[in-house]
Amino acid sequence: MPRLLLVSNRLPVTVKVEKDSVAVVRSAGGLATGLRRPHERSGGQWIGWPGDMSRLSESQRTRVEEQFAEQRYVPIHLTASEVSRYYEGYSNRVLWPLCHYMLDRIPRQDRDWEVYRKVNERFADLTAKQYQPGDTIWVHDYQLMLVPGMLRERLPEARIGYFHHIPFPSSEIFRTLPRREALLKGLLGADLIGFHTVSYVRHFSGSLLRQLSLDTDVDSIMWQGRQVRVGAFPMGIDSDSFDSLAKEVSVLEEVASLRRTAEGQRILLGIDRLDYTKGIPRRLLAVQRLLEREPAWRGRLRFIQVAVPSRTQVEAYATYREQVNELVGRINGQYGSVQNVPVHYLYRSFNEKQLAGLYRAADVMLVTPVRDGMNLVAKEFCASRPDEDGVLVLSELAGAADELNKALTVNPYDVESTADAIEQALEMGEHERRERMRALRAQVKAHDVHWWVSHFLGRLQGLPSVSVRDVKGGDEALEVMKSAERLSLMLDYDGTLVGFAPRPELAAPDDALRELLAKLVARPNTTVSVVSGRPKETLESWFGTLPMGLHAEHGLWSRSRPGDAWRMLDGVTAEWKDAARPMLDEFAARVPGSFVEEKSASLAWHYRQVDPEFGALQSRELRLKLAETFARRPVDILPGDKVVEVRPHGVNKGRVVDAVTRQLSPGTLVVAVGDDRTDEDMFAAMPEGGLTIHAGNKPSRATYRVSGPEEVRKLLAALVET
Ligand SMILES: O=P(O)(O)OC[C@H]1O[C@H](O[C@H]2O[C@H](CO)[C@@H](O)[C@H](O)[C@H]2O)[C@H](O)[C@@H](O)[C@@H]1O
Ligand SMILES: O=c1ccn([C@@H]2O[C@H](COP(=O)(O)OP(=O)(O)O)[C@@H](O)[C@H]2O)c(=O)[nH]1
Ligand SMILES: [Mg+2]
Repeated sequence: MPRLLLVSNRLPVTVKVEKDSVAVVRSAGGLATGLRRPHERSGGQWIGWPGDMSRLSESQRTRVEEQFAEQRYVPIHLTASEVSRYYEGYSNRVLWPLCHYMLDRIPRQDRDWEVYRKVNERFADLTAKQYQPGDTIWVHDYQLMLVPGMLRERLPEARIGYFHHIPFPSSEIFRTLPRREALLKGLLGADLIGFHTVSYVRHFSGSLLRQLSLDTDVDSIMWQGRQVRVGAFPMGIDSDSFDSLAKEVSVLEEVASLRRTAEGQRILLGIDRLDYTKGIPRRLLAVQRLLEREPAWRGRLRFIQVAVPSRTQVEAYATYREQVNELVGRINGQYGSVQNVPVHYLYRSFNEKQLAGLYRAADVMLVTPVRDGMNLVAKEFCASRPDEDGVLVLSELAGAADELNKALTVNPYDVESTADAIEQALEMGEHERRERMRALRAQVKAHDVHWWVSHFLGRLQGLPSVSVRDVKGGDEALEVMKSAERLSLMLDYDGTLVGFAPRPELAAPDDALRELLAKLVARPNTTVSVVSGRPKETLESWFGTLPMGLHAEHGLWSRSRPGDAWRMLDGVTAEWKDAARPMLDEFAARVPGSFVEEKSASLAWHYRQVDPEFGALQSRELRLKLAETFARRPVDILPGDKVVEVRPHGVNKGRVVDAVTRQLSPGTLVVAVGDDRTDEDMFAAMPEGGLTIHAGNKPSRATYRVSGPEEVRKLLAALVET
């Protein structure tokens, strides 16, 4: 097993100072439990924040640090201001509400970003310092979204995983964040990015497309010459441990005592951190509504709500607490009696054993967050029911709902139907309860936290190793080109020599490009060809006077020198065009912002100005339709950069390579530069020893990669300088 470097905001232990004594307390919770064993077995390090150690005496600190070293914990100490700005500020005032769809809660001023970035940098530095070749790094959660990217800069060949424990919101939400690009790029430093559900994966891919124009191919994204994988890895709990706790004699005694005090009543249970995502007020309202509309239940329900104090320094949590207090008071005031109150509200935390007792005593468990990445409480409840009884009412907006489909699912915003579901749960017959609970338990047991860890790490460690050496950059290409005796350059136009513009006619060459090309053709022993999908009229008007080869419509038309006539490839038919045009026109009419470009023997449907996610969807649809309709016709359908091209079969840029190289003297280095799918034909047709450069971030067979037109121009400029 490779060494694991675990990186999380908190270490799995916290230093607690009470008067004169210091305790290092093990954190409960799924993450700490699940990762403890792999951490021990792999002999690696765990990097994280141990809590505030500033009040420790010299000798106390030494002792604690010795303990850490023994357990291979690497503490990262945060100052009070870092805690308030990195943790409470950016992480919990910005990213937390954002990922939970609560834009109103985000402060208007973006004050804490810089500190968030700096603390992320400290985590990355410390991790890089611990790193040994062959290690696997696993970074956790939204407090550290920049760390994978920062690590990639420091350790280009490391194997890096990242897991996002909270929801990843729809791209419509994520786009509102001023730092959206930086955060996405931060995550893309990883080799594998994990989420709890497929919806979060989809949302993340949507944001990559919208914000960075990156396409996700099933589960992989090309980024800076590397393949980044994404996937859904629903987190589990230590189900065996809850199962055995729930069978312990002392726990069963506690259960019996709880039930005795609730004699004649049914127990409803809620267990949450006191967090505005947990839907506690609406849950209380649902219970209230049930009591209001069904007088028969009055006096017969005991709703135990545990609310664990959390993030108390963040104002929104204090306000929320008030709101919950008030509601509890109102309901108890209205439906309580001298003997009894319906809501037993406990603002404190319990240990796992106590929780197991509560879970096992409950008739109905209410897990109704208004958003939740996963929600482990729902799973712990099931694991704690070896008696196969108890009903789970579960919000459909919790990640857990994807797996726990035998729960009674509710829309937590719909108070009335939540009340219905509670009633249904209370009235459910024993047989149905048992059947549902059995299925829920099987699911929770089969996908426990150990499964989760090995599933994620198995995927990460099974990926082909990142051999960054295979991906060479512009500087390396330049060296090879400079040392060649003779050069033949084949240059694509859009996306390669110039960046994309909203419409084709707006991407005309600028003066700098003209100058550069003029110098290039004047370079000794150098020939240049522009190989483009553009119509010949366009190329002629832009470059007609330059002594270079021009190849239009992917090589259908060619012209060698200024003044030469344009020649068309033989045997090409475009009689299918009349049948294809109405289909493209229909899409242009239906998808606002898109349009059709007509060339002599091809058609292109452009969607650069369309909403990126909708555009991608419609382009797939169009390609499918075209493929179906023209299955037996001599037509190729090509996805380009925000364009679907329909062109005659047999015409492709590879043929230009053949034609050009046939005329070269031996020993000429052939170089092809391009950015999209149509340029891959050029790369595939290269003669032996040819040099291929991809401009951009798409999957490519090219040996060299540069980021885009700007770098292409820099490379060509360097070539003429020598
Ligand atoms: O082979 P290329 O030289 O790269 O040409 C490919 C297509 O380029 C043009 O469209 C692209 O560039 C436009 C201007 O920036 C942009 O508006 C459009 O979204 C891009 O797809 C051209 O219009 C097509 O005919 C070419 O096939
Ligand atoms: O008094 C409590 C209440 C909850 N928990 C634990 O806190 C975790 C809550 O995880 P969940 O995914 O439900 O919500 P989160 O707090 O991560 O949003 C669960 O493992 C609970 O067992 C706890 O240790 N003591
Ligand atoms: Mg191009």
